[in-house]
This record gives sequence, C-alpha cells and structure tokens, in this order.
Amino acid sequence: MAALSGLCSSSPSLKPKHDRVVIPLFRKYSLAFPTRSNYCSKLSVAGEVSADLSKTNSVGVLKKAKQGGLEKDPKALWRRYVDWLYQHKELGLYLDVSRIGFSDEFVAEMEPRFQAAFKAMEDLEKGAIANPDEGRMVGHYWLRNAKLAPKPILQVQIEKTLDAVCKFADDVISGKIKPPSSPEGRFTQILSVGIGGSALGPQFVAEALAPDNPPLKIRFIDNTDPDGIDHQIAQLGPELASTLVIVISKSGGTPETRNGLLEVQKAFREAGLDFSKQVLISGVAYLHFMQGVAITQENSLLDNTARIEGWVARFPMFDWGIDIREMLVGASMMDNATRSRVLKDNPAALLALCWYWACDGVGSKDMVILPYKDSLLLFSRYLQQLVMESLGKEFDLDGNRVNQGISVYGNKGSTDQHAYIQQLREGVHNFFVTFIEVLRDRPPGHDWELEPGVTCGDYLFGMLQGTRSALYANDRESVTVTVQEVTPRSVGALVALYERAVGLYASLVNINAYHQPGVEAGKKAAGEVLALQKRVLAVLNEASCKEPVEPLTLEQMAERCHAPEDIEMIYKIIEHMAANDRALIAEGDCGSPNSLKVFLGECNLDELYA
Ligand SMILES: O=P(O)(O)OC[C@H]1O[C@](O)(CO)[C@@H](O)[C@@H]1O
Repeated sequence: MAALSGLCSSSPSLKPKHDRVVIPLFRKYSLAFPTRSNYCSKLSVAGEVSADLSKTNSVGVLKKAKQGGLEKDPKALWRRYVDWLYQHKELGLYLDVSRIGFSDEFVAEMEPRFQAAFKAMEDLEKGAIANPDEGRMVGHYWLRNAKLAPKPILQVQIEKTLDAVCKFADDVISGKIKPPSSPEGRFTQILSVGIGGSALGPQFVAEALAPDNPPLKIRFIDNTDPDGIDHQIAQLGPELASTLVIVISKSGGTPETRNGLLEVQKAFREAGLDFSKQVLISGVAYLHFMQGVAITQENSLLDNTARIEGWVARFPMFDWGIDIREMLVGASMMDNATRSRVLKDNPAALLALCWYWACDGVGSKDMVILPYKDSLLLFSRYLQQLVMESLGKEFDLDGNRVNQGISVYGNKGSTDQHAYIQQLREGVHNFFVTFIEVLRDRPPGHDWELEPGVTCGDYLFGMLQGTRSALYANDRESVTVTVQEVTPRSVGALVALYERAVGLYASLVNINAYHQPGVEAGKKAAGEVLALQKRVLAVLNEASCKEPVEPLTLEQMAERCHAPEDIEMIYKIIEHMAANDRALIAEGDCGSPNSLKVFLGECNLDELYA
C-alpha cells in the first residue's frame, strides 16, 4: 500500500539462481531545611518574573547550594519528610521529595522561574502556540477536560470522539461489531500497530490495567523488525480471522508503522482473509481488505488511506475495554492539582524542582524509574520516551545550543535489586531514583502470610524501603511517588503528573518540549540509506543482466552509484542484502570488504529498461 509516505518501496524480487558463497557529587549539600511557614513567606515575596532570570542557567546557584551533605540526622530527616510530603487526598497519591537534597536557598532562587513556567503552562492551556517551530497549539490537557479547549468546536470534537470511541469499544466487546469473516463470532484479539508514543502509551496502559482475562487480548507491532512482526502474527494463528487491527499514528506517515501495516495486510491476504466484499458495518459501506481501525490525525496519509479503503473506524484515540473515562478523570484531577502556582502544593512542580536540583538543570544525572509493581513495568519505558523525546533538545527557545535532556531508564523492583542496584548503591554516582510505590498488594481478601506476620507483599515493601534507605545512606538521592492501587484513575493521574512535570521543566530550561527535530534527522538519514540501496540495486542489476554476469567490487559499485564517499554504507547494504539472499557474493567474504565481488541472482530487464 503506497498511500502512506515511506522511506522505501518494496525491493525487486531477487531470487538467487546461482549458488552463492557467503561467508559467511556527590557533593556535600548544605541543608537549611525550610519550614512550611518560612517557605510560604518566601513565596509570598516572590514578585513578578524576570524574563532574564527564566533564561539564565542557575548552575552557579546550584553549586553554591550544593555544598554540604545530605541530611542524615533521623529527626531532622523526619521533619523534612513531614514538611515536604505532598498528598492528593482524593487520588490517594503521595509525593515524597525529602530524599532530594535541595536547600531552601535553592527553592527561593527557583521561585521566579517556576512562576514563569506556571504562566507559560497557563498560556499553553489557553491555546497559545506552545510549539513555535511547528506553529502548533498543544492540546492534550483539553482531552481530559474538553471544557478547557479554547474553541467550542474543539470541545465538541473531543467530546464526540470520546463518545464514539466508548461506543465502538462497547460494540466490539459485546459482539455487535463482528469480524467480517465470522458473522457469528466476536473479535478476540487486538493487534496494535504503532511506534514511539503511539505504542508505549497503549502498551503501558494495557500492561497496567488490562484484566487477567480481557475480552480481547492485545499484541503490539512497534517496530519494523520482520522477525518480530512474524512472531506476533504467528502467535495469533487462526485467531487472525478474529483480530481487530488498530493502526495508531498521529502523523499518519511514520515508516515503521506503515511497514507494520503492510506486513499485517499481507498476512491477512495470505490467510485468505480478503474482506473486500464486506459491506455495511455500522451503516457505512466498507470495501476494506482488513479489519482495521485507524487512530490518527484527520487528513493524514493514514487517515486518507483508512477513508478510501473503508476501514472499520477512524479515531484520534482508542480503547479496548479499559475504563478510559476513569483514566481521564484521574488525569484531569491531577491537571487541576498541577495548576497550582504554589510550588509546594503542586506535585509536578515539585518533581521538576527535584529534577533540576538532581541534574543541575543540565541533565547531569540519569533518572532511574523503579516501580515496585509488575503491572507498572512499562512505566519506565513510557517515561523514557516522554522525558527524553520532550527534553532532549540541541537548542533552547532563543536558539542557543544547550544540548538539554535527562536520561531515563528503569525496569521494576525488586527484580532490579538483582541487576543494576549494586551499581546504583556503590558504583558511579550519575543518577537519582524515582520509586513508584503501590500500597495495595492484592485485592482485599486474597492475602496470606507466607511466614508468621509477613506476606509476599511485605517483602516487596521491605525491598523498596530497604533500597531507598540503603541508597540514601550512600548519598544517592530519590523521589518516591505512592499510589494506593493501580487503577485507571491512578494511572491517568501518573501520566498527567509526569506530562505536566516535563512541561514545567521544559520551561525552566527554556526549551520546546513539543517537537522532535532530532528524530527527523534520523528518519531523513534512513531515507538516504534506502535511496542509496535502490541505486546499488540498479547498478548491480545492470551488471547482472550482462552476459556473462559481471560481479562488482565495492569500489566499482560506489563509483557507478556516483557515491565514492558512501563506500562503507554500500558495504553495509551488501552485507545486509547478502544475509537475506538478495545479493550474491561471487568472491570473498564480508569479513574482508575489499575482497568482495557481488552480483544479483536475477536480472530484472524491466527495471533495466525502465
Ligand atoms: O504517531 P506517529 O506520528 O506515527 O509518531 C510515532 C512517534 O514518532 C515520533 O514522532 C518521533 O519519534 C514520536 O513523537 C511519536 O511518538
């Protein structure tokens, strides 16, 4: 399907006809702990924000503030814990920043910057162009409270879409919408095709919230790795016929997603699941060849494809039985809390403050995310994408080269206790930790004591608390986010908390969090590689159509491609094609690039004379 823009089109058929020969600081921080009252008095004297201040790197401030050491006196530490503990009563969420060593001097210095960040966030929510490069508004906060949308039409669109998504999900689950090939049956599987945020969000939510036996199981194709795609499709087996394919791409033009879609369509064709004659589902004529739902921006390439081919549905979002309204309620409640202009009452601002302190405002430390709950395993990967794609920027908003960002990694506790926590405790001190704690171990009534007085969950709790203490004892800082349970509401709140923290932090360091120019560079370079591959193929084809066939050296190929500077890339292309039986090696082996002589197994005259 060529409707989606792509880096590559399908390669010519290259069936080999000859035998081939392939050879194969810690710094001692001084802490003058602010009390609630002296802190508030500082806030109240903070005046209007100085534009200059908001753009100044405050590493000088940090250096000054970071003399001395982390508080170790248990009584003082307890006071700090109590004084700084943030609680969102209704959400049952706590944020403990006491194990980050910021001083009140630092907080006071940061106050004007935070006021500027709050103002920028308010403007963003009112529809300001928060993504200046792309001239776009940033509307994700409206999605959980459509009344905030700056235009009534947007509000209506958001509400209608949400209703349509919920109705569609209900209809799929209840069997009202059926797989075209089995009118009596139901959809049993979802195959979600997307990459980056368009995969990690649904993956994280599915892992966190899907019930043990969901009405539809979900699988993901989130890469252009053929083996990985084949594996997902193979695991569907005969259930491919009852698989609902959801293609998610905001831009509708991401090559990996396009490739996943093409591969899935092929699998449907090969299984004889050609639905081109299916008509009328939900009152609309469908002339589609797959059970597809597109989730994309209106009028994107994917959207147009879905419209032309008459897919089952097209949404700017999706659901598979999880209570998304509850997630949105949780997110909206957190959005309300993170609109506070009082730093201490704003959990996202507290997080941003901790990040700034721990990373010196320049990403000098990594953020290690440790959820002590298996179902939150993917939270670290989700945050890795959110934080690193949003904050990892070469230039600030004024065009200065800043190379900003914070590296994020993590997996889950206590599993990681047996992996990298050894290094965290004793090795290179280049990180701070975020513990995610879930208080409820099991649903009520299911717990038991595996030794007197102690449950399995107590062990997990002990591991978290023990690791936090052991790290702090060795001057390793940490933040702890605590929720009561993993529910749609708390997951929505966590997502919203981090989204807002990233937005605020981006303001603190004066960068655009809402574009990804660096990713575009990689995509462009990948496009160039594939364009070169096509030239290599054309050159090889010409030589392979000669009688006798003329195997070419790498130098000859580079010269005929008019790309002598790309000889290494040509070598990599040949190596890859040879490994996949699409180029044949007449002489030499890939371990000695200069010895190689290559030709194609098949001469394609059509292409030669095209
Ligand atoms: O949803 P899309 O447009 O297919 O993009 C997929 C991913 O690619 C990026 O645009 C760049 O990596 C991400 O921001 C996004 O999550």
